Amino acid sequence: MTKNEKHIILKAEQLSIGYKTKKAETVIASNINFELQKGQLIGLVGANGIGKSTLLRTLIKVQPALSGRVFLNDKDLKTTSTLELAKQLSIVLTEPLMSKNLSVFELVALGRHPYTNWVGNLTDSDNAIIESSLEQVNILDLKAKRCYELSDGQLQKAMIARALAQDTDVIVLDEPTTHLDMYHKAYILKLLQKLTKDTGKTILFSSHEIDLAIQLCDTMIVMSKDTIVCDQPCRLISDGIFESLFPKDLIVFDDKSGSFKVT
Ligand SMILES: Nc1ncnc2c1ncn2[C@@H]1O[C@H](COP(=O)(O)OP(=O)(O)OP(=O)(O)O)[C@@H](O)[C@H]1O
Repeated sequence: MTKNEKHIILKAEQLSIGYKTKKAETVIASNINFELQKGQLIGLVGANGIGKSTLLRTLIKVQPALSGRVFLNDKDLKTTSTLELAKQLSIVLTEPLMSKNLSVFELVALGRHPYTNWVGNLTDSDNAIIESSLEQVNILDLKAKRCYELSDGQLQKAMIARALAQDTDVIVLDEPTTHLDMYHKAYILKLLQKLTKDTGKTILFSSHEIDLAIQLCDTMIVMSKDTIVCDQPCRLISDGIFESLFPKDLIVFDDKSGSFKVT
């Protein structure tokens, strides 16, 4: 591969997302097409209820697409087995942990599951990967703590360490900055940016922190009622894409500062 050639790691082709029951089909968004490059930090933004979580769940095969296709490393997601998927893609969701009784080390060790034997024994190499994941997010000192003892910010770092321990090409996070203060929102997103640079992983996250995402992401996917656009933040600004995100009665996008202002 030459230096200028793109390595497309995740691709959506004529994707339609939504919910299907026996009686009806509700389309949340359709005509979704994008190509995400390896090693990039990608932010998915859009108003409440526009379909960000639905899109992420479709991309990680937690729910089926209504139509169209998703390719992970050139392979159709439909034909990718669960174990194969777990070795290529890790997920950080916002739902509370099933067992907060786990220690931070045990939580991060769960990331090694796709690789351990059926009893779940950790090898020396698994232990080294867990330690290094804890180190990468700066929480080695918390490894013996129980998850219920952690602050929201510390728990989010532990969840990211678990995803790192899973050692996948792609990490998908649904609203990783929820419940965090301004400093920790910036801290987590900056950490994700650093991880893409240090590890070459592709990190896709949804967020309401549009201003931060504009500053930190290589690429953004902007979901609005009629379109889904995927491009570099500076191009999205010059194309006026953020102006159409919200009704203009309360906030407007200031393209000079790259942020929203109250009118
Ligand atoms: N299980 C479900 N069955 C049917 N409709 C659903 C289901 N989950 C979500 N929806 C609907 O899909 C639409 C998109 O919801 P989704 O949660 O994907 O939006 P979102 O952009 O992630 O919102 P938010 O920013 O508020 O988290 C909403 O209209 C929602 O009511």
